[in-house]
Amino acid sequence: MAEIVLDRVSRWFNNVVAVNDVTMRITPGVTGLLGPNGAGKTTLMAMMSGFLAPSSGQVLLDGQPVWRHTDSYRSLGLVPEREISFGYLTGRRFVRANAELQGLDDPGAATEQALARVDMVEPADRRIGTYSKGMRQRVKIAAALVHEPPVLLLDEPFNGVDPRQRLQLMDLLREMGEDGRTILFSSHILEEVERLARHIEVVVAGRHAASGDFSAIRRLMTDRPVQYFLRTSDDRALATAMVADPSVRAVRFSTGRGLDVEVSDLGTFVHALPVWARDHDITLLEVTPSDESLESVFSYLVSR
Ligand SMILES: Nc1ncnc2c1ncn2[C@@H]1O[C@H](COP(=O)(O)OP(=O)(O)OP(=O)(O)O)[C@@H](O)[C@H]1O
Repeated sequence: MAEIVLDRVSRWFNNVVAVNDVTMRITPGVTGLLGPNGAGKTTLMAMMSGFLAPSSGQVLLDGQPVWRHTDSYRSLGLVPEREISFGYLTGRRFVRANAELQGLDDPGAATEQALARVDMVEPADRRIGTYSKGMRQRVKIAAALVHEPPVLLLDEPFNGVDPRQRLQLMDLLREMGEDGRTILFSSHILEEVERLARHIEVVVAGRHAASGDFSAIRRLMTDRPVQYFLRTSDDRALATAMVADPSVRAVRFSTGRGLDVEVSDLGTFVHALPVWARDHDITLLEVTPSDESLESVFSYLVSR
């Protein structure tokens, strides 16, 4: 059972702060590292896998610093986001090269085992350049798993993978998590993380913004103020009814027609809205959340 601890880790590149004072603990099972593009996920993973030194703070694997501690490479597997540049190699050759680099006693047997684990035995003698995106991802996972590391780090593993292969990959990662491995995968898609991760760490603009299981993260996101656009048969009458209620923070007449409403208590608002409409004989023509983007959720988490 392996555990990664980040202790006040920062990393800057000249004047760009990519990771800012992050403290977190990654334990066995599947953890999702969620954050928008540019949040620092790749930089965090590069530091966790020993490819990049923290500018300050420490990354520890089972109590040992990862940086310049070559033994830790035996316990880590990294599946990077970038594509394999050796498209001319067969899948089998690529995985075997990794087995040899790890100095395994029987690289041939380890290669076959890793290929079987990701269900890539049959196409293993084809060149990687001929593989689909999902197959390339699986071969990268086989290469990262060939030395049976207890920790597997995957950077955006589902990007560009078709839905069927995505489900297969999710099943594979879930199984590995249930086997007691420490699996961390990054994503900028909340639904992806919700489906797979037992635990979620959220990073935004280099900072650690939230941590918890998916219902805790969902709750943080639904408790925030939300914006709605409403179109009704009588905007002015509805606006009057709404501003009197504490669940509504602000109402603005939209340019053209309609109302922009800032709601501070969504639970109360969704129940009250149809009642106001009925009591004032107003027809609701459109009710649309206008800031459901993940970006707005993230900026809320950071500004708390
Ligand atoms: N080698 C580098 N030199 C300069 N700036 C860098 C370098 N690597 C990362 N950055 C910057 O650090 C910030 C975090 O980048 P990072 O790639 O870690 O984010 P990310 O969350 O993985 O995003 P994405 O999903 O888009 O890759 C960005 O502003 C990026 O431009």
